[in-house]
Amino acid sequence: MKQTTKHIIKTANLSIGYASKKEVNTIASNLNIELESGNLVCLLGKNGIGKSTLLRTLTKVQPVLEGEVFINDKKLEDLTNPDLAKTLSLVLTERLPDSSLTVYELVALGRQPFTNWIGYLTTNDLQIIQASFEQTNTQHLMQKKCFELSDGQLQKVMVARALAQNTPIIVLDEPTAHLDLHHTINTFTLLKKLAKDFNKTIIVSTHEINLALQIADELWLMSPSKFTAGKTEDLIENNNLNQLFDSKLISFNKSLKQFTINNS
Ligand SMILES: Nc1ncnc2c1ncn2[C@@H]1O[C@H](COP(=O)(O)OP(=O)(O)OP(=O)(O)O)[C@@H](O)[C@H]1O
Repeated sequence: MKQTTKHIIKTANLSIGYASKKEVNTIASNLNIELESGNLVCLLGKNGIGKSTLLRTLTKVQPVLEGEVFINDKKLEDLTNPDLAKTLSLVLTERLPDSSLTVYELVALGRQPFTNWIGYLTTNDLQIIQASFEQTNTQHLMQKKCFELSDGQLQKVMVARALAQNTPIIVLDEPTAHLDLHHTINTFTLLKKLAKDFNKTIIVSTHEINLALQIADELWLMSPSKFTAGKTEDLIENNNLNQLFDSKLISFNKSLKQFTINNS
């Protein structure tokens, strides 16, 4: 019997972008993505190419322009918000409105899709919250108010909140933009471990290209002319990375597996 591959995320002729009454601004079209669970995917592309737009579309934060998104073979548009909250968690770049919530309360809110209507936390919920703090090394921030956090601390706490949601899919938009090298590597290592050990599907947009090349199972490369998805080693082998930047300044060095500055 023919074995069919089950894709946790799939798109069919997806177009993403922005529609107003006056005009439609298509950012990318004809995206046919097929992703199996348990992979860490890094989404790469230059500023303004459409990474956030793609992540927001895949997670129903903004509508598709055309085509379909399927999560576990179900149409994204048919998933209710409670269903979606049990399936995927999202770490976006927008700063929270100043809130007097404590960090503990913010992370505990990640359990909301699973708690009853009064938000009663079970022993299991409390254990998951505790583990989320430990995995992100943010225990020392628990009692702080959210508005007291630095940008980098807040980013780590938002990852903890996503972990507390404990969903099979985690989508993160530039989660390390404010982190130093040590915390950036910590975060990527944690994401890799979650994919490998817990079969989570993790999609991260990032400008940390050299790190992504070392750690990602798959890359999604966005450039004005095309979208390329594939296994990291295959894309390196096929020189696909050069599509990212139309630049005389840098080029991808296949043997070093990184971008290097061109000699003038
Ligand atoms: N709310 C919006 N309405 C209209 N256009 C938008 C909106 N948000 C973003 N855009 C446009 O969509 C394009 C893609 O933006 P997007 O934020 O997805 O890029 P990005 O790859 O995430 O960029 P960066 O790496 O700089 O964060 C840009 O041209 C941007 O100006």
